[in-house]
Amino acid sequence: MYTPAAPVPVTVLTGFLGAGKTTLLNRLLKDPALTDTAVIINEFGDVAIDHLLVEQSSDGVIELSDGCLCCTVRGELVDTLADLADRMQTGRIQPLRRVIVETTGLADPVPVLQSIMAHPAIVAAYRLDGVVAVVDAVNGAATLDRHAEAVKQVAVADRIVLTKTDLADKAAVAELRSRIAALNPGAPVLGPDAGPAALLDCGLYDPATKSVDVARWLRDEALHAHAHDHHGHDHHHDHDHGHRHDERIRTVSLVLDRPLPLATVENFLDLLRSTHGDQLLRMKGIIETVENRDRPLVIHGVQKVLHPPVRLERWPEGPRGVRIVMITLDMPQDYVRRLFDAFAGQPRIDTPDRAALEDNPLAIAGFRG
Ligand SMILES: Nc1nc2c(ncn2[C@@H]2O[C@H](COP(=O)(O)OP(=O)(O)OP(=O)(O)O)[C@@H](O)[C@H]2O)c(=O)[nH]1
Repeated sequence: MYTPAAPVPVTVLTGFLGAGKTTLLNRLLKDPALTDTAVIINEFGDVAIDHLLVEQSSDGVIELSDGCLCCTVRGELVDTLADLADRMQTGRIQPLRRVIVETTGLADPVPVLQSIMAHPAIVAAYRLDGVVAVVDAVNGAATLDRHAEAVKQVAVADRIVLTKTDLADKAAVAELRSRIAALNPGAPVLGPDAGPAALLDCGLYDPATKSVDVARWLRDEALHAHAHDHHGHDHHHDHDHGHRHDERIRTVSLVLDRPLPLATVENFLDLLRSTHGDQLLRMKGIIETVENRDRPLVIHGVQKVLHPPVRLERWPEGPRGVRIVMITLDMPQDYVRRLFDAFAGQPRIDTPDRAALEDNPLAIAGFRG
């Protein structure tokens, strides 16, 4: 195992679905302080999109493809970090100044921290520098009410970045700040413009300075890891994940290998939002539209909010067409896929055709901008 003169600092970037992690990362990566930084992205869902949205040369972005939140991700993360250390040692890559691990929005960050702090293959070459948790000022309070993972993300953080304060009510922001302070009194709460100086170099991660609960989670995690080793499971077995996955949450990946008319996309999203907005935790997509095939449309939705879509200047490498990932809560199984199929003109036998579904007078603000 490669042991550099000084272990490479690892920053874990966490935060609930759509909170603004990738946006923050893109801004940070433009700063000279982040040259020679490797970015590891943990994807949720089986269609890779996140890495396309990180505006860095693809060389520096490593994607962990499987969104299993428990042992698979941990195994892959460890393998990836060990492989990077090996490549530094053999001179195949320049020494890294830093690694940033962006967790999926649904992830309980504790297993990730546990791996970085405790895995023998990792501790020699890396040190956990800190955990940055992004909290969305619009949805943050509701998210903390509903999702234990979000509470953990805030509780384990060294720095908290409050995003979307431009969209939120001042009183609600103040209330959210005090809630965050109660969960994690030690972590500074910064605004969406926080730079590398404020966010990085937090010092060696020390669970002892966190709340009592955090120390307990980390201890529980050590027991969990031990139990796995003891039983000799591999990373792809199908054991009971119920303690970690929320069974009510599903990922739906929609893929089409041809462009769609903008109006079709708009009507599909609008109908979905107006009928099942509450159940739509997160939506993200890159779309080839008939009207402008060279400039992909990127859509982001977070709970009820659909952000004004943006057009990228050009396509990233890889296939075109339509790729949308949705993370849903309590959504009837297959509903989203059937609706999409109907709009995309490939209805199943018992699905109404698109003409009927498109009879929808609502319009999404900013969609045609
Ligand atoms: N108005 C406003 N929008 C923001 C801010 N930060 C992020 N957004 C928008 O929020 C949406 C989601 O941002 P992302 O950076 O993709 O969020 P994420 O946390 O990486 O999302 P996941 O990877 O799905 O968990 C995008 O449309 C961003 O442009 C902010 O401070 N203000």
